[in-house]
Amino acid sequence: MAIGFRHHLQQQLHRLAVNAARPFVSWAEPWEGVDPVSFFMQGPSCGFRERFFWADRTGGTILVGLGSVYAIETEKADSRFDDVEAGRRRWEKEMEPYGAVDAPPLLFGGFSFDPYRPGTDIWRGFPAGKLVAPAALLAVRNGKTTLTVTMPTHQQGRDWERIGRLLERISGPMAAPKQLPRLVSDEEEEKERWLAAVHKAITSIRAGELDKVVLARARRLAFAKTVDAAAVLQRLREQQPFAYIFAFEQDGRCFIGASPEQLVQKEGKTCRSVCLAGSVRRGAAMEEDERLGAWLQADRKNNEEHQFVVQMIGRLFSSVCETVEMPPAPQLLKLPHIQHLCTPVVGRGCRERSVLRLVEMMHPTPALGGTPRDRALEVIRALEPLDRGWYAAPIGWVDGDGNGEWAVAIRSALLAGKEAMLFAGCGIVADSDPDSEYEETNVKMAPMLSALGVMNDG
Ligand SMILES: C=C(O[C@H]1C=CC=C(C(=O)O)[C@@H]1O)C(=O)O
Ligand SMILES: [Mg+2]
Repeated sequence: MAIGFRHHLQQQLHRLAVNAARPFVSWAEPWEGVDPVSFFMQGPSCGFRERFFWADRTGGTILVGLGSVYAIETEKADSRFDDVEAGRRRWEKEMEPYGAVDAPPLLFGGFSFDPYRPGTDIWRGFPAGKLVAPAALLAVRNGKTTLTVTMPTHQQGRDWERIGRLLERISGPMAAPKQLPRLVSDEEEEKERWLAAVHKAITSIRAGELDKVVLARARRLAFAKTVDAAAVLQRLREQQPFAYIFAFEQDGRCFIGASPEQLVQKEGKTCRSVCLAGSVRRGAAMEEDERLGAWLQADRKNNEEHQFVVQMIGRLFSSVCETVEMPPAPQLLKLPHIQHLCTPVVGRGCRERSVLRLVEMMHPTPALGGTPRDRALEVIRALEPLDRGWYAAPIGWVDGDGNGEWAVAIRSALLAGKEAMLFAGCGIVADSDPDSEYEETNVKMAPMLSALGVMNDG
């Protein structure tokens, strides 16, 4: 079957390439029975240096990309969203899609949290803004799986060889992801220093300098062997069923996570977002869990933290949409380790053509930066010694029409060889207590610790 399929694909692409008027062609073909994580796993052994994984909150849309046939990268802090949007528009014009119409080619992308802050070496390969069109895209939508292969029309040799290898391997017996290695060291920023930063932030807020700021911390784990991103991905999929599962890998460095937070989705003229801020842990038994949930819904400090996000996203959607709907009070979102206050927002009659414009306007929301935004960013630069890189920043995809979905890359880790750097932050407001905020960041690191096999929470 693989040889027949491969031959068929090659013929289609060759025929299109010969007649194409544009520099890129793609061909999409139904391809059932392929597991998305197995597809992801094949990347390096087939010679692909880039891998992407995206599963939405429902698991209804899963997108896996291998290789890069077209990439837009920018380090320009002032124009990064314009640069990336210009690259997307160029892509739209240079690309001729053929085959199954419900599986158009798309671009995976990500941004850094704060492009004005000098980056450190750990985030090498993760610039201020990046979009990539993969050579091979596996898309699962509404229960149907499609493979889309994208090629430059002038030279198809190298990528074609890799795709040939991929088709061969994926139809053979599948190897399981590697075992997770043993933890050998675990370092974090000194707790006292972090608590002092939170304390300073509270003092500034009480003095009226700003309303809210999100402060984060990191934890660096070292393992006995290289951490296999596919194994972590597999575990995240099993353990975090209601999260966006994402991975963005280049040259062996993989930014991976399970984020509950949608930044923005655009589908035609409808756009959606979810305000997520205000947190408490899950209870061990149902009674305790319900008590904690009820406490969260009534708690003044958490509601204040949440309302800054609701106000900002509500205002922003109102400025670009004809109508905006949101429930009058926050709901509870219960995840395996944590529960959050959550307000979904729907905007209709959206006037923006590209989801990237919405990403630009929304980042960072007060759930990741603070209020007012610019003042909060200054406070983060002054009080947080960390290089956030792509943590707490937009990650997602966009298609040629400007539709797409983006999450906020939290509950995440950067995997680099034998090391994993984990990140978590929390919203500081006037009534915050530094010790409780510290505890909250521990709860937020639990999903990644568990996926890495470091924390056993059965
Ligand atoms: C910044 C993070 O979470 C944000 C999202 C939801 C709830 C939050 C909170 O309650 O503080 C944070 O604003 C993180 O997980 O690293
Ligand atoms: Mg909080």
